[in-house]
Amino acid sequence: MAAFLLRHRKVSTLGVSGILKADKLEPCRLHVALRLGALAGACNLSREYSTSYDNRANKFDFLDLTCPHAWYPVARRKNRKIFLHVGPTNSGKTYQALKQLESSPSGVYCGPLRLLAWEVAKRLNKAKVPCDLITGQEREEVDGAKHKAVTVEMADVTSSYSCAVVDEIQMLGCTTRGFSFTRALLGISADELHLCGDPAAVPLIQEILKPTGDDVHVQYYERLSPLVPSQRSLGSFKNIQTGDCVVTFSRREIYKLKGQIERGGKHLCSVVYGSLPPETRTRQATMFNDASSEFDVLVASDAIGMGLNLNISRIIFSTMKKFDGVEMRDLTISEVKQIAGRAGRYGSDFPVGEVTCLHADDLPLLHSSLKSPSPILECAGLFPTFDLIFMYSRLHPKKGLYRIMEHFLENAKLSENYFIADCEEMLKVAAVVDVLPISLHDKYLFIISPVDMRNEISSQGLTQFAQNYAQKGIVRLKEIFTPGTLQVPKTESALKELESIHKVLDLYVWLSFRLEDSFPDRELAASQKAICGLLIEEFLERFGWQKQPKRRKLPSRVNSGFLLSKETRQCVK
Ligand SMILES: Nc1ncnc2c1ncn2[C@@H]1O[C@H](COP(=O)(O)OP(=O)(O)OP(=O)(O)O)[C@@H](O)[C@H]1O
Ligand SMILES: [Mg+2]
Repeated sequence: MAAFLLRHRKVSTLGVSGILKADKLEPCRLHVALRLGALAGACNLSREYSTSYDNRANKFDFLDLTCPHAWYPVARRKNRKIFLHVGPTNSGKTYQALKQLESSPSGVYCGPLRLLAWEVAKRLNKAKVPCDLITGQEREEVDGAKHKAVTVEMADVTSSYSCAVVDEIQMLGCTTRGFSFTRALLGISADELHLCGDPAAVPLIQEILKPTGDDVHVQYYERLSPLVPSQRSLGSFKNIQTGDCVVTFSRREIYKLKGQIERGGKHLCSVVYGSLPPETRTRQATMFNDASSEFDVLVASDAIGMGLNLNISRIIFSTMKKFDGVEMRDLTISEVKQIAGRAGRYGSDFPVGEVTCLHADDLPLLHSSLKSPSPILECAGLFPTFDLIFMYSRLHPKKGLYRIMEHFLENAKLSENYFIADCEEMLKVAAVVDVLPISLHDKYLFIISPVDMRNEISSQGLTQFAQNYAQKGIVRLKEIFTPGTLQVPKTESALKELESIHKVLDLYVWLSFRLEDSFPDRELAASQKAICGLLIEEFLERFGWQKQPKRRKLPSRVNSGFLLSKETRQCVK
């Protein structure tokens, strides 16, 4: 069912680990020469400038990233009051920070997930505080809004606000996305900056903020409702009850468990996992939260682990191991706490949360993890701005972006509080776009786009978009996305493909916000995305992997207006 025509060479795999997802280029490329002076401060550079650009560039050490706080002159002009709201899950950290945001004349909320940004925009607008929603793929502007809810990659470090909130700040230690949290922490210009998260991040944040001169206040929170680790394992799915959430870490397991539970005949399961379209995840969560819906049990991955308020009575770990891309490993203390913390949310139908495992063997790890503090964070992620990469590239004009980045990343100088972001995915994209006749800026844009290069359809979509952009300067969706009949998936692989197609359409929308003239079919892409979401939901509501007694015929609305072309059908086979 792959609806994308694939006319490109196979994407090479490179031996660097990790992924990079950022959304925004720092404004700069037209003003590079003018900004060398500002960067001198940022890079600990010699101030003996000569007149020509290249001579000047030669004197700078663009590899010196030891003073990242100096990359953000707008924030450095302010004496920010920083409030660190730290404590366990479900302790009201985000709630208190949002109260401050709501009562401020202007502000921004930066969250780690689109779902959280949506939730905050909805909440503020409901409270009659007009609030824009800005994520990589959405711009919903509200008349008169002085507030914004954004995904952290979209945080604007050139505007000033009265109040800003960065949620789940402990993510600054994440190998792949951490640098966006560091950027928000150092770069947001606000009178008050509220940071919410795990106490494990406090010493590092205090250390990082020392050179900024900001005032830092730490406020500790206690859990608002009890979380009780059970002494007994679940044992069998016969013991599943309404309000239970079973946690596992692969799509295949999620559907297997959904099937097993539903075959018991007493419960229907909503599912939430990372590669479901965000809209679908929200609707699945809403259905589970709604006491009048038949879907009273949730089967989910760790995608539920951050900030979401779900009506969960008991978390059941079906496993305490997870494949992390390289190996199967035990869940970390922070992961266990974060996931377990979803049970018994304050204000939900279940005033006391319970947590257990499917298998008795896993109970000791569960209990010890819940008792231990999360390990203190040592370092925050960092990644060079486009400015630095661009100027560094001027010193090596014959090298492509891949080589420039590789060299940059290997040789960058960092202080002990930072690590350089893991960017395997970004380098894979650099290898693809380097052969195309496009500017460094455009290449950089493609490498920071939200493509999943481990997903074949998604990586092929990106390649096709980049090639068409390079050849024609305009990318019409219909040339790439073959009009066809998308169907309700009937198999695991069909579902996976539909999820991948959704990702490619999402990528088109992302590019359309940055290269508006060259990607003119945003509306079409958005409507196709919506259709993918509906078909996936239809599958989730009516089918499972396992044989079920009450099978219904395929619904007639599978004809979404798309006819798969011969080529595409061949492609699929
Ligand atoms: N003072 C309060 N009055 C009413 N509701 C509250 C209050 N504090 C928190 N809540 C509610 O309790 C729930 C948990 O709060 P919140 O999401 O702020 O916790 P958190 O500490 O940020 O959790 P997490 O670490 O999981 O993100 C939310 O539904 C929130 O609206
Ligand atoms: Mg929170």
